[in-house]
Amino acid sequence: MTYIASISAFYSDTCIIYATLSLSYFALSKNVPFSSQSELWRRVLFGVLAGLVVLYLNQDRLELAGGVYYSFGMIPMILATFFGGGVSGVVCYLVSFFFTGGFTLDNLFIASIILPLLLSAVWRKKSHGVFYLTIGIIALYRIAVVSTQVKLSELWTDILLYQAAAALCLSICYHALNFKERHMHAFFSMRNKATTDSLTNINNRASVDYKMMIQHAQRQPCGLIMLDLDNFKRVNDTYGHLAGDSVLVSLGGILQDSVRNEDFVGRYGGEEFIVITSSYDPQHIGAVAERIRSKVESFHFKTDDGNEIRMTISIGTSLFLPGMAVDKAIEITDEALYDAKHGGKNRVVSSRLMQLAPLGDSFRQGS
Ligand SMILES: Nc1nc2c(ncn2[C@@H]2O[C@H](COP(=O)(O)OP(=O)(O)OP(=O)(O)O)[C@@H](O)[C@H]2O)c(=O)[nH]1
Repeated sequence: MTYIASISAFYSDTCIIYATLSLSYFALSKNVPFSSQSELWRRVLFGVLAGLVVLYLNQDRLELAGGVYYSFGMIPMILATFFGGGVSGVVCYLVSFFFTGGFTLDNLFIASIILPLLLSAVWRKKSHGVFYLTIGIIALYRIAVVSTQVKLSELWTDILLYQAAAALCLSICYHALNFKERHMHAFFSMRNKATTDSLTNINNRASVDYKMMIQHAQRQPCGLIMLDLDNFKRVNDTYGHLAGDSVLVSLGGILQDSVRNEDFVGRYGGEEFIVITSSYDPQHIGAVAERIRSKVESFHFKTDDGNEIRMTISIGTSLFLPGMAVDKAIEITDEALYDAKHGGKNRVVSSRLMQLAPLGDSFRQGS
């Protein structure tokens, strides 16, 4: 009677649960690790995928008494709740509910287990202690309910074996997913540190170089805007280095607010910044540069000690066209910035390359 007596069923069920949830967790972790805070659609999708695993596991379920089953189906529901939060848990349960006959005795019994998990928001206090307490209570509750339906004395080996196997499977999957979660967090945090400027929280120089390398490899034209604060040394000398730092942080925010989502903002070094626009239309690039210049000019930079500083910025604009060397494209943009500085500062100067913008399309068509 005990399907679980078969080691291969236990092994394959554990593998299916872990493989599905682990792959889903990995695929749903884009830029930030998947969690109960992720976008709603990600949590719903995690719940749906966990629900499909429940349906698969139900093939092996074991009927103990009229309408009460034992199966590994609870395991993905518990894991979905622990790793994706309440929404994933509810969705997982609903998928199973709708595809296994709705208000059946078994589904109501499962609801009585899942509901306390949801009400206690178990995913918020996720720890090994909470996890083992949860599965301990669930196991005792199941045995108590089942004992009202069947003669425990006849089936106790089956029930104990099942409970032990389910707890083992749940523990293996929980620890494996936990391990993955920890590594994902470490990976994203290291990637963030490696690509983000620690002061301004925008892309750092390494990210700028990488972005340009990608543009080059994909033969993708783009607009380049090089920006340098005017007389920044004076801010440091007058108000101190910390005040200078807070000006740089505010400038990072202004740049980010002035561009489209698909554009790229980075700190090129010191008080020099770069914007890489996906559009290589000179008019668009000029408008973005002018918008930034005028925002900086009218912005009231505030320091921690309450000083208000007014700044201006000089800007050079140019293009990256497919086939160009990245260094050359940056050098030409820098020359335009140099001209803006030497032309009196607080201005936008375009490089001579801007006239070649129409070539962007033909280069791409030829690529
Ligand atoms: N507070 C602060 N200052 C920095 C940072 N990085 C570079 N600087 C300072 O930026 C200043 C740049 O000075 P300069 O190259 O003479 O430029 P400037 O004073 O802006 O003059 P122009 O560019 O000609 O307008 C130097 O004083 C650097 O110490 C930083 O991360 N924080």
